[in-house]
Amino acid sequence: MMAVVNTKKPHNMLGITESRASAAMVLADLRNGAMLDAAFERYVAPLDARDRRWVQELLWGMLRTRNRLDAILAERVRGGIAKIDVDVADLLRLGAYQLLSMGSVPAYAAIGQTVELTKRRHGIGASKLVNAVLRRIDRERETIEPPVPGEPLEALAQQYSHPRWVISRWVDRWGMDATERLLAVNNEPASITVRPYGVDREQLDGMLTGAGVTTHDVPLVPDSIRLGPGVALTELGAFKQGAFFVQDPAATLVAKYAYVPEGGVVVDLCAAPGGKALELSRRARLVFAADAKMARVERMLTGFGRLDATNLIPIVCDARHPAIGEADVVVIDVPCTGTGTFRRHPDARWRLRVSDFAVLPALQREILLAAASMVKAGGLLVYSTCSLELEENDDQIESFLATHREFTLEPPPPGTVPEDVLDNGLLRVLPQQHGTDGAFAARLRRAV
Ligand SMILES: C[S@@+](CC[C@H](N)C(=O)[O-])C[C@H]1O[C@@H](n2cnc3c(N)ncnc32)[C@H](O)[C@@H]1O
Repeated sequence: MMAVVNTKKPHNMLGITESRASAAMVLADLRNGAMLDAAFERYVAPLDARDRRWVQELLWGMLRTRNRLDAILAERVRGGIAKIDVDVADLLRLGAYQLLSMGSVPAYAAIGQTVELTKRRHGIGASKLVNAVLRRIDRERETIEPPVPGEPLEALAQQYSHPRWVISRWVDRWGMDATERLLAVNNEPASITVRPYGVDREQLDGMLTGAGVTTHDVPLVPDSIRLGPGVALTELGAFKQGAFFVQDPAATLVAKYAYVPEGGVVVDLCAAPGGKALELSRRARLVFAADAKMARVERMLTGFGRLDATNLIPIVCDARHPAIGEADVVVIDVPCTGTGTFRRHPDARWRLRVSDFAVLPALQREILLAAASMVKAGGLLVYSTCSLELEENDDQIESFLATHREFTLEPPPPGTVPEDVLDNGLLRVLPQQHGTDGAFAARLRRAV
């Protein structure tokens, strides 16, 4: 049966929920360049756990289906969605997503609250437009599917809500089928995988299942544990006791692939929020965990404190000019486009610009050259990204090795990581193949 809109309810009786108001503020911050996680923390963290989950479902879901929503809205906004104020367009997307994809939200609330929110942010004129468009969507929900574009890449862009130009790059590289698998994986909710710390895997599994958490094996990283859905992580006793930290298998594989010498001293020049540094600290005697951003170093310090980790030293330092002497092992998990982590960060696909494929590789190269100059004779340099793009991965390593003959690619001993994630000595983890985040790494040895 179709949902009925309660048109009798006077608008001034309808208080706008804080959840919806904060979702709108998060989107305004995203348009100004903020990251989704940071904006979410700013506006949504003060809400209670249930509301936080609700706003997360709304924002993550809307961003993962934005192109489809826009196609639906385009047919119902006179003059097209590009013609209206960008904030009003986002409010329409939020309202449409609630109406079409959030079964728990009654239509009258999705419409009435979005209209009120629009009135508050933009006045009565804009709110009338939003009211008319959302009511029409509600009336036409049975026949709402927008026509599929004839051009194949446009069709994928609409179906999976990714920018067409990004899809086009991936199709050139992997073909249609693998690209479609990647697009589908990017729209699946990412599961949470944890790493035991100070306890072994079985002990942690016992603590988690004892607290009612469903746990699963992680085939690529057998000493990790994947958690079932809906876990309030920070409420768990095992979290408060510092018995685990969260890390996707792809990131763990980078640290395992690095295979730092037992008892060695490691400098991790792009360390925050610190997951890989922690993983490296299992084999290393000491890890200097450096990052250029003070706020991120502080966050890393808090994380290490919760775990009571004692062999890591957080420092603030710019990797382009590291004020640290020579080291046996230097790890650089450089800033990148993060195209391997789109399922975790549904805002990232919309933030990506063609120019990023010039700007970020230039920064990565600068960091790579500075890091290389720190590596002692016979030492190791480990370069990694969470990007899938050649410009940030293979191209960087090829051009570096061509000009630095003293370095050679040296994969870790056989069995350190599954064969399946090795590609001619490089580490390559692909979401469409491995079902995890994407990652790339190169382990380079400096001649004695
Ligand atoms: C991909 S993240 C690192 C993730 C981290 N290795 C982990 O596993 O948790 C890249 C980091 O590089 C830092 N960064 C960016 N530019 C930098 C620079 N010039 N020097 C040092 N760190 C930098 C960013 O602040 C960010 O924390």
